Amino acid sequence: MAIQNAGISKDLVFQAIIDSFKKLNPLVMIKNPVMFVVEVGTLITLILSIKPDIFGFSTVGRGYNVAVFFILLFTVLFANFAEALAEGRGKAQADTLRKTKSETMAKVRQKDGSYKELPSTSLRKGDIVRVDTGELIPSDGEIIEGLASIDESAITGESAPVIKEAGGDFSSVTGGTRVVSDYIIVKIMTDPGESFLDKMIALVEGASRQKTPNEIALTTLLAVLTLIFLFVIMTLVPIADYLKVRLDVATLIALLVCLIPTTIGGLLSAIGIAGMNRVTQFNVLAMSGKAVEAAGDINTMILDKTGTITFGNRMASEFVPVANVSEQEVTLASLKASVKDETPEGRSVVELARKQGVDWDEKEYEGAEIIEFTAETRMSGLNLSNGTQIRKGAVDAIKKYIAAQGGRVPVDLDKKADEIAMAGGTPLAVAIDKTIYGVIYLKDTVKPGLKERFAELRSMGIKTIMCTGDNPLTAATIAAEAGVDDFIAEAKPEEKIAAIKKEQDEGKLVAMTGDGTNDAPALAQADVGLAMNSGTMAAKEAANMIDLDSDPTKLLSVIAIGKQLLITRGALTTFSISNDIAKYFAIIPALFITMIPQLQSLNVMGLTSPKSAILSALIFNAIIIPLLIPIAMKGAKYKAMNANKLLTRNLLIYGFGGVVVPFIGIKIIDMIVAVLHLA
Ligand SMILES: Nc1ncnc2c1ncn2[C@@H]1O[C@H](COP(=O)(O)OP(=O)(O)OP(=O)(O)O)[C@@H](O)[C@H]1O
Ligand SMILES: [K+]
Ligand SMILES: [Mg+2]
Repeated sequence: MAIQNAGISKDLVFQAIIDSFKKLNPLVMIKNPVMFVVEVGTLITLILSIKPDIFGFSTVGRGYNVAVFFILLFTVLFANFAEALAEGRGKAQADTLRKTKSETMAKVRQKDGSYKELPSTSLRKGDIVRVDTGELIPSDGEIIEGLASIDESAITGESAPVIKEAGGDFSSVTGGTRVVSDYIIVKIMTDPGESFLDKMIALVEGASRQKTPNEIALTTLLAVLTLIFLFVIMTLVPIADYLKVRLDVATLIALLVCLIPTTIGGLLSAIGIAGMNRVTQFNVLAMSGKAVEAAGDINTMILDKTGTITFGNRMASEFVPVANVSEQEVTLASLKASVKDETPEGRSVVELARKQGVDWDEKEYEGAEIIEFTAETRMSGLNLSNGTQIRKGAVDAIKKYIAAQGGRVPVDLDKKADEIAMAGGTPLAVAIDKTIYGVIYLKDTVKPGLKERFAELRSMGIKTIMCTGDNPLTAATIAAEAGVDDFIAEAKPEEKIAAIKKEQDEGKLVAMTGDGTNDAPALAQADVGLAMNSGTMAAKEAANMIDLDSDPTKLLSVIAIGKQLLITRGALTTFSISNDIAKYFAIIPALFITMIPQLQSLNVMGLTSPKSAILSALIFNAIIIPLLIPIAMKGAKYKAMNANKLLTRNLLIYGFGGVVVPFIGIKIIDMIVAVLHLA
């Protein structure tokens, strides 16, 4: 894989330590309100360490202030470290990609038709370049002429070359990949800095990472909690005064920091970044964290057939005549309908016909009007200069066309077409003027291993629907073979969108996977749009995720990561808040016990001294952050199970654990502090 799991190396840790200090910049810290408050507290205790009585007479002395200062500083640094470590992994991946993006030269077509060598950085949208065997493709584009095998390992990590050709759904090429045989003429589709590789680098580097709506909501909630606790702490001052308990500023700050949700505040962005990293490690590029989170809640998955469920290299395998047409005649008619069809299907027809010894004199189609295939008409062909109209296309489309011409449909057409469709193939009817000659059998293969994975989706409560432009019989056969729950046939692009909207209107979150230009609008409409890397530029532009391995079931992994991301965030928030409650019970009795002996009943922990209680709680509060980094990075344990069960389970583990763990932790730290006579 190109985007390797960079792991956690020594260099990475070292760099993250340096970055933790750089992130102390208050302008950076302010984005995380909880940790910003801790940083302000750190500064105040620094001042107190230098001048202990700056806020009036101090009972605690310099040593205590210095201790609080250092613990607070480490609290902030630990939080920064978590984020820096998560970011660092992405940076390491980006560096690997940058090596791929070496300076290349491009042969750019000039106005006079000649080619001139120019640096690839000067390429603009619309430029035409020629790429020969052994050369790197200088930027992203569509092949407009030729066919070549291309080594895409720099991007996908897959070493077997792929065939790319003009026309159809396999015409897009990516900058940084290499032509290994033949040559191609490519129309550049992106301006500098906007290429796939540029985007990929920005993505894994986290440069374009934006907080998701979920994250923003949680950050706001944490900020509000912080404000509330700030208020609570301030009200302690008059209470303490009344009780004649002297509360030093350092103690108040320590108490505040213990109570505000620093654990989740410190780990929140690391959780998000790590989630995105995990997606990338599955060779999926996610354009937004929002899409990954949405994947965690998907109810319905819509897939297109050709190129997504099947490999999509539909090849003509047989010419089947109808009525009293001979095999020779149908073959010639098919060839005539395809000589100018630049789609892979069209070219495979020409190839097969010629292999069977049938050819057509080029003079006969000089000056003909080319009728290109569209997903709307589902037909293609030629209008010859002598008025002859040649067509091939989806059987129902040709039948309608013939009826409009006043022709008759041969009685055995449906039977012949259905035989092909029931075998999972795509039948294309061929007609010249008013006569239907027969059907072309286009063969395609279902990608292996889909059935098991769709079953897995079903067990998670996710419905799979195949949505295809192909006829109902072929669709039914392929749907059964792949094991999807439902299918929609003869779907034009707008019907693919309608299918998604219908589910969305029922309040469902919809994922769509597709590869073709006819899938692009639907990919954009879906909550999660996953494009196959083998697909067209249009599809990849419209999607918010791209699977570099072109495996439609990869969505399963993304769904798991999305769910895990949401669960991890929820679990650590629960842990963080219940933790803070435990700390409250450790500190408050210790503070007031001398004045209110009745508090003894609350003093379940029996800590050595008030000072030791506060320092121990504060130390625990700091070290819990690095201790939880592994969970933040790897994600909380996730098993495919009912959402409610999962919630109950996590509340038990993280809520209960969050209360118990600090009691034990603080007690142990207090014992160590006492033994070392630190307080
Ligand atoms: N080159 C072509 N010339 C004529 N007809 C074609 C050609 N290619 C495909 N067709 C017909 O048009 C139909 C619709 O094609 P379209 O690309 O919209 O969908 P599809 O590729 O079959 O399915 P999916 O939407 O699952 O990818 C095909 O099922 C086929 O019958
Ligand atoms: K805290
Ligand atoms: Mg398709």
